[in-house]
Amino acid sequence: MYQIDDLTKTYQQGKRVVRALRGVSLTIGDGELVAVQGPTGGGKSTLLQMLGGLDRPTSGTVKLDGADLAGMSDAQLTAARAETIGFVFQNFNLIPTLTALENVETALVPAKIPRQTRNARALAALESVGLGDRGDHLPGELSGGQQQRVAIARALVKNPKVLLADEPTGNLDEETRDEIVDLIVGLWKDQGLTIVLVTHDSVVAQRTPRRLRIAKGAVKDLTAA
Ligand SMILES: Nc1ncnc2c1ncn2[C@@H]1O[C@H](COP(=O)(O)OP(=O)(O)OP(=O)(O)O)[C@@H](O)[C@H]1O
Repeated sequence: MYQIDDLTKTYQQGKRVVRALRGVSLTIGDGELVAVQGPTGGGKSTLLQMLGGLDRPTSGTVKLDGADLAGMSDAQLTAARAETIGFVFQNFNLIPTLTALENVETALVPAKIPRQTRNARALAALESVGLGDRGDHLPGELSGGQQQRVAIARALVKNPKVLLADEPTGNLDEETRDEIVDLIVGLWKDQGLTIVLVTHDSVVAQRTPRRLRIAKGAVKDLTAA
């Protein structure tokens, strides 16, 4: 589980100091599916980056199963990301020159998994997102929804404990959005993942049991009793 205490993140923009997170404290339990909503510039992506160890807080702690990401060395953070945390982004972030299968396999390279095992696991991951027959396609040959499925397979192939998704449906039409949300909710139910989903879209947020709103760097739990 995540235990976040008094987390702040400050950016310097020229002479201006931007306080993207202002003393956020939050607990996210194992196996929760949480949506993070809020106005543009409110701090949603910054919070997700802190949860994923993609950037370091200015102060405060981000503990994942008791280990503070903020206090880890770069090598420890890289290992945590390689093994424990999967990421999905709005723009899919696939490598255009690699096939779908190769894109998924890349997630297993840092964990030093042998090539043959990588291949079999990547294929199984593509099958789990309904793309078992598209492994040899390049991203440019796939629809937006299919590319996001490949990105989800790439995030899940390492069997992470946590899936962090930043506007995963932001570039998709409504029908495809609903398919991708169905897929994410289905994976959450089947695999017991902890999922944090940043979204502008209330339709997406309504599918999650817990909703947080972050505005001006402060978090409010919209589902708190
Ligand atoms: N790398 C950076 N350098 C400087 N300022 C940054 C950086 N990243 C974010 N910010 C600033 O921090 C604040 C919060 O940004 P953040 O991207 O977390 O908001 P957001 O809620 O995700 O917004 P959006 O919905 O537009 O993606 C904004 O004022 C933004 O300009």
